[in-house]
Amino acid sequence: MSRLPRIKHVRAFVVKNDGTGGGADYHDQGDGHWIDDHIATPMAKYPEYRQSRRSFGINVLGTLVVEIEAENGAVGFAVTTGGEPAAYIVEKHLARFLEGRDPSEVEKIWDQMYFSTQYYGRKGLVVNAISGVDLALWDLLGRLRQEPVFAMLGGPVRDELTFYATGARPDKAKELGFIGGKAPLHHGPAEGEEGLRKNLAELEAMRNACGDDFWLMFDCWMALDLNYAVRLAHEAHKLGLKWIEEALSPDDYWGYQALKKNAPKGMLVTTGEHEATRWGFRMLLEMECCDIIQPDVGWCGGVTELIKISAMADAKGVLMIPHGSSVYSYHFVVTRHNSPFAEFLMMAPGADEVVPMFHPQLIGEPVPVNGKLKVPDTPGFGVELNRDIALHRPYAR
Ligand SMILES: C[C@H](O)[C@H](O)[C@@H](O)[C@@H](O)C(=O)O
Ligand SMILES: [Mg+2]
Repeated sequence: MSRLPRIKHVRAFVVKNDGTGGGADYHDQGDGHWIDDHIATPMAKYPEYRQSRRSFGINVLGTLVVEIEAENGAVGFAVTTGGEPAAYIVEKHLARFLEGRDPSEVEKIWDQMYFSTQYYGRKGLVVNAISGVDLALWDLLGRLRQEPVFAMLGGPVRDELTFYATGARPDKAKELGFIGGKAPLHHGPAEGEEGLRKNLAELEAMRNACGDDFWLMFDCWMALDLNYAVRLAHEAHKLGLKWIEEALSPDDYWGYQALKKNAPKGMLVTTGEHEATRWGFRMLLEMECCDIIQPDVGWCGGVTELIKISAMADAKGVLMIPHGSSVYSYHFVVTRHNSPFAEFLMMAPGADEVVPMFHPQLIGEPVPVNGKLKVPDTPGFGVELNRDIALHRPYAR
């Protein structure tokens, strides 16, 4: 048995965003932000939902903040996407597997959280809630042991992280020192050949602005069908597209298998951030759906699950490059050989300057400088919760 103080309280908060953006539900931005400007989605077949992802509710959940307090007063916390429904799951269901327990029992706690909710969870919101609790638990462990999370994961395999940037301005990403720029795809199949031409014209303009060697990628956010994705990949290959991301529905493992087989030689296929747990990623890996998996550590099951997911990918020679999730992925990426670079999401409205991804929620949130970042050697994930933000505990016990 460990000598650590027991867990005393688990608390779940939401952040009352006023729609002007910020926080772990990073799609919850105000008007004019690049991240909500005519981005292709599965809903774009409905013209009324084509211009703005907020129009169909991409920001409906909001941020979930999980706090875990130990008997000695130490508090670990984490933020992720989940809002009030996730707070309900944490307080009404998951907390019972932590309160009174030894915080070092991350495996047993994760197993009980997952299998007790399996009948209504398995992916999406419930695994977001489990992830938020798991991340807060790792943060608490780091504070109790006075160790950064990366030290508890086996230690760094490199001195610093190298980033590509996601945003509408890959040309600015190049100026800011990133190794590549991943742009949102703006037009889906519903906009026909004209939309496809517009996508390729945008890529050609980016290629002309960035030169031949700068990585350029398309993030297709589940918007395409297989035929469109294959055609786009082959045309974009002529412009040096490095990878085509999340072209299909996360459930279409067969489609991804076909896309990977029919993609141009030399182009990478990735499957995005909406898969969860070791079982979901096992399916992607065993069906040979992709060259890179991209779990979001705040959505896939947390650190405890990402250890398993990453090891499976490593064994198959597949890169594991987590979806942008600030410090929560940085502490993992720096410890893994099959995570040679990381994603940084440009949250400035014009995608033209580096600002903290989860601003204003995390005090001390580090950002890349010239596309690189040395993960701070501070306990837990190395950040503090900004207690000036409007926190609300809807299901206080
Ligand atoms: C830019 C994409 O549409 C998403 O908003 C982005 O969050 C995600 O897909 C990513 O890979 O960063
Ligand atoms: Mg993506």
